[in-house]
Amino acid sequence: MTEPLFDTLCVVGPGLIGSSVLRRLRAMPELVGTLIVTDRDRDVLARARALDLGDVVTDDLDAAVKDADCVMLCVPVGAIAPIASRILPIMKSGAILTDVGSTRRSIVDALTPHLRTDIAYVPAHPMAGTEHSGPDAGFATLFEDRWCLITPDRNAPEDAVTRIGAFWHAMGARTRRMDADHHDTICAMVSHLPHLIAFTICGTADTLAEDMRSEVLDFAASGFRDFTRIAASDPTMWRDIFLNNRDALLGVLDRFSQDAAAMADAIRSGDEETIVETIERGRRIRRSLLENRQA
Ligand SMILES: NC(=O)c1ccc[n+]([C@@H]2O[C@H](COP(=O)([O-])OP(=O)(O)OC[C@H]3O[C@@H](n4cnc5c(N)ncnc54)[C@H](O)[C@@H]3O)[C@@H](O)[C@H]2O)c1
Ligand SMILES: O=C(O)C(=O)C[C@]1(C(=O)O)C=C[C@@H](O)C=C1
Repeated sequence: MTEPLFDTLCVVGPGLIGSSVLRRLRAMPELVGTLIVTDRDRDVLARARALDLGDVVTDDLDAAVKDADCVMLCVPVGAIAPIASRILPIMKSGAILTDVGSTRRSIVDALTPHLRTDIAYVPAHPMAGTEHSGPDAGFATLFEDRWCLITPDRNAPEDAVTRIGAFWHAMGARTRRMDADHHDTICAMVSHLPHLIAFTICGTADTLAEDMRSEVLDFAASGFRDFTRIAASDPTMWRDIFLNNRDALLGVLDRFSQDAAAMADAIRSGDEETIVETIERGRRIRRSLLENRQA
C-alpha cells in the first residue's frame, strides 16, 4: 500500500475543474485520505453532496481549510487572491496552497505580501477544460494527456513542488514548470486570445444579422459553429481572465490585429502567395497538435 500524497485535501470551488479533480480522486482512493469540499454557493454544495464528491462538504471555509495538508482553490481568477489571503493565516503549518487559476502574475503580486514561510504556494494550471461550468460538468478523464503548467513561488520547497507534480501526473496530465510571466504570455496566445476572438465574432455575426434583418445565423454551419463552442463559456471566468492578464492579452491582440491586416492587404491586392502560405501555416499547426495528442 503506497503512502497517500495528502492525508487531507480541501477543494474550494467544486465546479468544472474542482469536481473533475474530485471525481478522479474518488476513483483513486489511495491518493488522498480525506476529501473536504467547500463553496460559497449552497446549490453547488448540494450538488457536491448528491454526487458524493467529498467526505466532508461544508459552507464553512475556515473550518474546511484549517486542518488540510493541501488546499486547492478552484474558483474564478478574481476570487483566488481574496480567498487565499483570508485562509493563509489559519492554514496548518507545513501545508501546501495551490490554485488552478488561468492567469498568474496579478495573483502572485496580490498574494506575495500574505505568503507564509511555512506554507508552500505552488499553483498548477491544467490546460484542459470545456465551455461548461459547475459540479455536474466535471469528469474524471478531463486532464488525461493534457498539460498542467506549474508556477511555484520562488520560496516553495522542492518537496512541495514535486508533490503537486505527482498529484497532476495522477490526474493523467503532463507537467511543465515555468515562471509567472512566461505562463501568462503563453496562455494569452493559446487560450485567452482565441476566446476573445470567439466572443467577438459571435457578437459581430449577431449584429450583422440584426443590421441586415437576415438569417445569417440560421446558416452558421461548421466554420462558425466551431467558434460558438468556446463562446458559450462562463462570463465571470472570462471577465476575470481578461482583466487579470490585460497586458499579455493586449500584446498578442495587437500582433493578431497586424497579421489580420496583412491578410486583408493580401486579399485586397490579390497576393495569392501570402494567402496560401498563411493557410498552409494553419494546416501545419493543426497537424502538429494532432501529432502531440492535443486536438
Ligand atoms: N473552465 C476551464 O476550462 C478552466 C480550465 C483550467 C483552469 N480554469 C480555472 O479554474 C478555475 C475554476 O474554473 P471552473 O471552470 O471550474 O469554474 P466553475 O464556475 O465551474 O466553478 C467555480 C466554483 O467556484 C465557486 N466560487 C466562486 N467564487 C467563490 C468564492 N468567493 N468562495 C467560494 N467559492 C467560490 C463557484 O460557486 C463555483 O462553484 C478558474 O480560475 C478558471 O480560470 C478553468
Ligand atoms: O476547451 C475549452 O473549452 C477551454 O476553454 C479550455 C481552456 C483553453 O482555452 O484551452 C480554457 C481556459 C483554461 O485556463 C485552460 C483551458
